[in-house]
Amino acid sequence: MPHDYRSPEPDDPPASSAPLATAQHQLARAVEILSYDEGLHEVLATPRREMRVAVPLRRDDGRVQVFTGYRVQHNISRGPGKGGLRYAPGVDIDEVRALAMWMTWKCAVVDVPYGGAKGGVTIDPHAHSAAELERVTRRYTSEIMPMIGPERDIMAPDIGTDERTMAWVMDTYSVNRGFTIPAVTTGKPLAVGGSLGRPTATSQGVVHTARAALRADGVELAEVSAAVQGFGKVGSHAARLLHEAGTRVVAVSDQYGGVQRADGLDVPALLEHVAGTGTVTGFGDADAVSNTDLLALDVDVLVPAAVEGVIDGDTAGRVKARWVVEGANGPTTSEGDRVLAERGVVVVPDILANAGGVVVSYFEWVQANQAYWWTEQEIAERLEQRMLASHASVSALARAESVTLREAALTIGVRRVAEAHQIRGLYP
Ligand SMILES: NC(=O)C1=CN([C@@H]2O[C@H](COP(=O)(O)OP(=O)(O)OC[C@H]3O[C@@H](n4cnc5c(N)ncnc54)[C@H](OP(=O)(O)O)[C@@H]3O)[C@@H](O)[C@H]2O)C=CC1
Ligand SMILES: O=C(O)CCC(=O)C(=O)O
Repeated sequence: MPHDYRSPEPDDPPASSAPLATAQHQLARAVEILSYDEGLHEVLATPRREMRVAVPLRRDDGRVQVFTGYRVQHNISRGPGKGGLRYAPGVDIDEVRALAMWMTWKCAVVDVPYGGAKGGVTIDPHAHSAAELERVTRRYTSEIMPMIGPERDIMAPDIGTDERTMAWVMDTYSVNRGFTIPAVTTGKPLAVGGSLGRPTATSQGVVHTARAALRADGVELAEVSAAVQGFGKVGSHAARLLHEAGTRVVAVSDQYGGVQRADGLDVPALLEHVAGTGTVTGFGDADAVSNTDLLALDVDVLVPAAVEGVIDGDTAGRVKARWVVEGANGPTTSEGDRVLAERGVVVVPDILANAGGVVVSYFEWVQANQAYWWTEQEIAERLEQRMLASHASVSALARAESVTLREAALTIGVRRVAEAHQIRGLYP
């Protein structure tokens, strides 16, 4: 009996707040809005290909440990799989399935010619040396070789991985094939075919969509305060760009906790502190705040940019922000979403708000395939144009159909993927 990936109850939030339950519930709601039948629902819900691999590692001290890695291609009807690679202790197959499904709708919402994929290794990157992480990355890449490639499935950084990881993946793949193939990963260093603008693209997209959402209510970024949860690749640049836009950034956090200052943090000084200590905690001239309390601060804009499921039903009841702009994937559970909507909080959903990363990844892949690189200005302009156009279509649909921005974004994404299935004839 095959596993059923559908969520049966589009109207009621699922009992589980796990990422896959949230992703399945969101799909079920879009299927309901689009009046699709059960067969098409099943096609859209079911991951196309999955691989689970053992990743043995010889530690620096000579011991051997075996980790588990995954790659899931949720849907490849619109093009090759696309999505990040996550290194975190909590990675499991269901989390990777959820993240891959969100990639499918995200790529369709911003209309890049990709399907959705995601990978992960169940490992704490903080507990390993760079040499160990390189060996893990090379072994993981070798194991999933049959699934990846510039025309099959293209990786990018996610939690716990970075541009160096992407260089190792690219090198391992290229060495196995016998020549250099930069387009197998995106988010690479510039020296090996990366793109200008990719390191800040996700955060830039968050700021573009935040600005657009506020302007819809006649408000400017320079008039508001914000709190940002997560201070990694997405959160740190989001805080900096918001600060540069004149927003009073009053709190930020990482996995060790957060810092807050009511009249605004000195974000450039905070970035220097983090470069020196590896954490936002202990930053002078600011008070400590926990990750949970940060979500309930009296701010205008909340940017969750860390992990899934942090805004559940309880937390959502305590959110004071008027806008939640989802830098992270799946930060809001279905119950959290229901509570926020009931309370009139505008949620700019992950598959739109954080899509700037995959947009510039697409630009990087196009540049690598053509071996011709664009200027920073060209990339910045094309990113802004695509983010604003995508935001405009999502908000127009939300207004026309009286649905939330998330429901509108999912409807657009799911419809584009379903159309590809129908036109290709994969679905009768
Ligand atoms: N990188 C990208 O281009 C994109 C990323 N995303 C999503 O954005 C989110 C962040 O990714 P990214 O910035 O790349 O990852 P990073 O690994 O660079 O940063 C993650 C940040 O979250 C913090 N963190 C980890 N666990 C927790 C926790 N339990 N509570 C609070 N903070 C925590 C980390 O703290 P510490 O530094 O202390 O470990 C770090 O500051 C993820 O949901 C990812 O899927 C979405 C689109 C694109
Ligand atoms: O840049 C990419 O290809 C994908 C980044 C990613 O993993 C995401 O958007 O969640």
